[in-house]
Amino acid sequence: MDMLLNPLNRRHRLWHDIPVVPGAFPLVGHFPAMVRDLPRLLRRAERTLGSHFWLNFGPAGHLMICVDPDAFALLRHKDVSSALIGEMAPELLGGTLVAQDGGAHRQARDAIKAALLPKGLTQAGIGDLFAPVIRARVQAWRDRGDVTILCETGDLMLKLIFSLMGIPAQDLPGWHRKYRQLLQLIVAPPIDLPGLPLRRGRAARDWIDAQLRQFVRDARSHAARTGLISDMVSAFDRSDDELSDDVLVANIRLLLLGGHETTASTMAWMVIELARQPVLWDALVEEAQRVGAVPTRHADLAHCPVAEALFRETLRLHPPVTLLPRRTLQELQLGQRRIPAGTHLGIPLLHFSTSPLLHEAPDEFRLERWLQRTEPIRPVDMLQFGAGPHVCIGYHLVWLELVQFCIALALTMHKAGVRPRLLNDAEKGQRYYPTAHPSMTICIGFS
Ligand code: HEM
Repeated sequence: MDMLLNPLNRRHRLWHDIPVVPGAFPLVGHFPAMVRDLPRLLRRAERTLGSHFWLNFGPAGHLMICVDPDAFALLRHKDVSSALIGEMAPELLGGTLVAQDGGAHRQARDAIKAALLPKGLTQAGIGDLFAPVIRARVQAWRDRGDVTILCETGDLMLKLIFSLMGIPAQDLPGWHRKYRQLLQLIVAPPIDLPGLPLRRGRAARDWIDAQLRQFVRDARSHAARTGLISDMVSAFDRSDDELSDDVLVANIRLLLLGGHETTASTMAWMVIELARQPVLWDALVEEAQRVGAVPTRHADLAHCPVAEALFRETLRLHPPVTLLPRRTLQELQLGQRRIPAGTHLGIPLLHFSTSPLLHEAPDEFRLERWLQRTEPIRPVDMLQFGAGPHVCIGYHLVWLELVQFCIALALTMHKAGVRPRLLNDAEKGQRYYPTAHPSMTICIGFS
């Protein structure tokens, strides 16, 4: 099928001397084509217009995309700001650290990051907390025989994230409901009337924030709550400049959002790849049998190179975060061009992730890339997590939970004498924006 572009808008035009991709629709711009087939849209634009071009993000205006690898280096540039993220999604991300720069960003990030580093995760016993939840879920899949994979991984990830926050099991259904309503803020039209997504989403956000505020109070009064929140509250309270509870609450909500759909998509793709490539499954089963149990500490992950390679290669071919919005604060050089101050940029992580400049045979799924390498992982090898001051704060957590998941899946299914099988076409129905994921309808059988 051809891309969802407006056939009435074929005119080639320049804006600030840079070509605008034809085919935008009124109001929604290139969104339909970005959501349905961003990789093809980027490749076609590069082929026909060159390395720099504008995409129309509907109400958010135009963002300039540069597919020259120099654009990735901008993530570390001091004259490039993240504030545009908060302006594009004010209801969800306004006031959170992902949309801040400089001192304000550093202060909030410093207070949160320790809890999510290997030491903090191990001290809080996060691996021990997750292992039984993951095991129970894959055992249920084994008993059912087939599953709609993205629904299942989405649900499992929510459970893990809520348990990370120390939310008691009996409260989970209420949280699930409110969280789903919160997500409506991503697509809500700007009409604030009862019953419409904006009103419902805001109400859900207020509910979630009120609960988180209570968690923070409990943590301060040393109530029996476990989870990362206590560590974050103590770090916040120890920070040099006093940070308000509003900042803490907005950023805990950011952790819920940042760690859910991204990881659920990667987990679903892992199962799809294992189902369609029997040699991968055999290699994973061999490793799982050798280690014998689901790892629970970061130190154990070194014993699971196949699961780690699976995590890295799946992310490389299916990065969930596709474009990062930024704004230039000064005029600067980008590839062959000077870019004026105030330019809105979209840094195309998706494009770099499968670039032939960075990888041999970039479209092939090859575990050997990771298994045979001798040098340490460089920032460009994990570009799916961004780079520079905003590099993903959840990287070590994702690594732990995805390796735990792979090993639990292989042990459980192999013991039952079954393996994953793909029951429909994985190439259809993928989505690429706001985050990328496989089709909601893909089924995996275990037989
Ligand atoms: C496969 C899973 C994940 C991927 C691919 C991913 C990707 C990313 C990327 C690309 C960024 C950079 C954003 C930017 O520079 O504008 C980011 C930032 C962030 N991520 Fe993740 N993420 C994942 C999982 C998680 C998890 C599990 C958490 C937390 C529990 C998390 C929390 C965050 C936060 C808080 C930020 C903002 C950091 C900052 O602005 O300093 N992410 N992530």
